[in-house]
Amino acid sequence: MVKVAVVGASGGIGQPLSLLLKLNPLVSDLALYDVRLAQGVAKDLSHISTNAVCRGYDKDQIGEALRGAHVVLIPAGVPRKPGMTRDDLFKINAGIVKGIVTAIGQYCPDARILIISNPVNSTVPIAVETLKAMGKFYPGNVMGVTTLDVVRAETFLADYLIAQKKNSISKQYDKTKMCKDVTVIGGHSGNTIIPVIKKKPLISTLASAYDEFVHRVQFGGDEVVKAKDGAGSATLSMALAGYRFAEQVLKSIHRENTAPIPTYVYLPGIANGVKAQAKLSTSLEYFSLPANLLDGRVTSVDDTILDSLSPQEKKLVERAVKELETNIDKGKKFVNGNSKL
Ligand SMILES: NC(=O)c1ccc[n+]([C@@H]2O[C@H](COP(=O)([O-])OP(=O)(O)OC[C@H]3O[C@@H](n4cnc5c(N)ncnc54)[C@H](O)[C@@H]3O)[C@@H](O)[C@H]2O)c1
Ligand SMILES: O=C(O)C[C@H](O)C(=O)O
Repeated sequence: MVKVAVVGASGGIGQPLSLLLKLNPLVSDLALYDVRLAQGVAKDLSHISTNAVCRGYDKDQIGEALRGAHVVLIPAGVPRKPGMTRDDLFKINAGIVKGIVTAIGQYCPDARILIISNPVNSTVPIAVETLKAMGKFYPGNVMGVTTLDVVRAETFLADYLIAQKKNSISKQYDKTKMCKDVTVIGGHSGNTIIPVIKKKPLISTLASAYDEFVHRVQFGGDEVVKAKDGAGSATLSMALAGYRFAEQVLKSIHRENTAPIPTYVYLPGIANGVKAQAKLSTSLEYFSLPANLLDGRVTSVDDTILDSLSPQEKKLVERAVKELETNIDKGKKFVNGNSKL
């Protein structure tokens, strides 16, 4: 019996994400919360003939929505418009995430918390600091969802490899199997997104397309924001990505073995987090690395990936660190004071 709550369930991500969760047999209760429309979305989904019981909760019912939840997904907040950075969303989304996480600390402090709201590089530190201040922080429970970067890296790598080979061996690059070839570490914005090619010879295969591939993974979000022309950012691919991550958490709660999956976590709280920091040559508290899950929580990260980086990938890590430091600091200060906002 697993209760999953989606906070921000009526939004562009929230609705398709809730639909996918309604289809998952590992979910027994699906609680949909939003400041608008959640009852309607829940009624709609409740007609689907799967066993998860789906209920909607109005603005003043967050406690009921969260009480007893084992997993909480947070896609609440405003999305970007063309010309904005994710950091521009901080002013509105920082307060939204802090408020939601405070309610989680109150009503379901043990829940695994999956944070989608941007800027993820800062909203995850906001969640952790909020829970710490409440005395309710359990390391490994708070996970920043960076899976969309992985999904994009898989898609774009296959596209570029197929183009390089001029379609002659395109079957070798089945997009659904690219997870063995590429993953993504770092953070979730522009230069902090670091695609890592697992099969290093593919970097030479990409040749001059390598830089273009990296750029598309780092700025894939901007492509969608531009194409949607003021109507928001990625929602459908994000719903799939958020579901892909949540599915691993659910399987892990059900004692199924799961492969390491990247997530942006608080490193000092994870078994080998300090070792990972040393390998990164930084004191960064947050970084996305492939994470091992146990009971749906991060227990350790795969720091060995940092031993195998190519010279190009090492440079990407170095470039990411400064921006991540600033983003993390901004999130921490928002909760602990000294914020200029
Ligand atoms: N992590 C990622 O990879 C990733 C990818 C895409 C989008 N995002 C982010 O996800 C967030 C949501 O994007 P979207 O396109 O679904 O936006 P949206 O505007 O379509 O939906 C957001 C929903 O959040 C709700 N909401 C606002 N304040 C709330 C609160 N206090 N409590 C509960 N619900 C609240 C709104 O009513 C709305 O239904 C944005 O911040 C966006 O930048 C992250
Ligand atoms: O680009 C955005 O603002 C949304 C999301 O972070 C994305 O990567 O698509």
